[in-house]
Amino acid sequence: MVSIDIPPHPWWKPGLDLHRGGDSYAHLLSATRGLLDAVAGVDAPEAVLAEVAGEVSRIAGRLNSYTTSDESQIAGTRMDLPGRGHPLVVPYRTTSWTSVRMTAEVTFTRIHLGDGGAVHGGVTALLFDEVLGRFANHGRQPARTAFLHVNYRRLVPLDVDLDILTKVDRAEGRKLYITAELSHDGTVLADAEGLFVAVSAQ
Ligand SMILES: CCCCCCCC(=O)SCCNC(=O)CCNC(=O)[C@H](O)C(C)(C)COP(=O)(O)OP(=O)(O)OC[C@H]1O[C@@H](n2cnc3c(N)ncnc32)[C@H](O)[C@@H]1OP(=O)(O)O
Repeated sequence: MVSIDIPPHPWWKPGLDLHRGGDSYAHLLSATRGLLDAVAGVDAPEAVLAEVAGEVSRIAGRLNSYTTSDESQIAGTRMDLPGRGHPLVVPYRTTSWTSVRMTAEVTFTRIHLGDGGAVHGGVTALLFDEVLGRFANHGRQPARTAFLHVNYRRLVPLDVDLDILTKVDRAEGRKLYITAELSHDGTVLADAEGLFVAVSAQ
């Protein structure tokens, strides 16, 4: 993985430690993603499922005793981890970043499967909103998605390294239009255009 210096999201308070949880949080996130893939693909005897369900509930209960406010949670703040270290965010890995262009890689896994061996269309849209939204908020006034248009050109495969190219298309006052392409070996699988409207920091 390429390691690059990515500035934090402007909404985050100065001084917020972006490496909270250390390697242990990275391992927890990786194990959690592994668990989701395992659940998505499982066909085990009921007794096994019951036993595992008990273990998972026990583990969730242990973490729940440490639940904090959304401003203080670790998830989403770990810019060094795939998908900002958030278990819901598709685990893309940023590879280059300027103020007008960003490249990233992503590998979808079993949890992202929709139908026909391909990635669920909503997951592709989630990836685009995340990548465009994060780019829209980098070094700029905080902005929210006003619209997101996704073109699904080809089925998106699992377990294959894919490329993401994101570019600022144009700015009109508070409005920022950003485009992105998801491709494999130069073939565009899906592309998107988003409008992001700058709002006051909250
Ligand atoms: C760390 C990375 C985090 C990643 C975050 C990812 C981003 C997200 O997912 S944000 C969550 C999803 N988005 C939302 O919940 C947004 C909900 N909507 C809103 O908050 C508001 O409607 C918001 C902010 C988009 C616009 O509101 P507001 O600031 O009042 O804009 P408003 O004054 O109505 O319009 C401003 C301009 O945008 C245009 N505009 C607004 N919405 C749209 C739209 N859907 N389509 C086209 N144009 C629009 C208006 O026409 C206007 O244009 P102009 O200046 O030329 O007249």
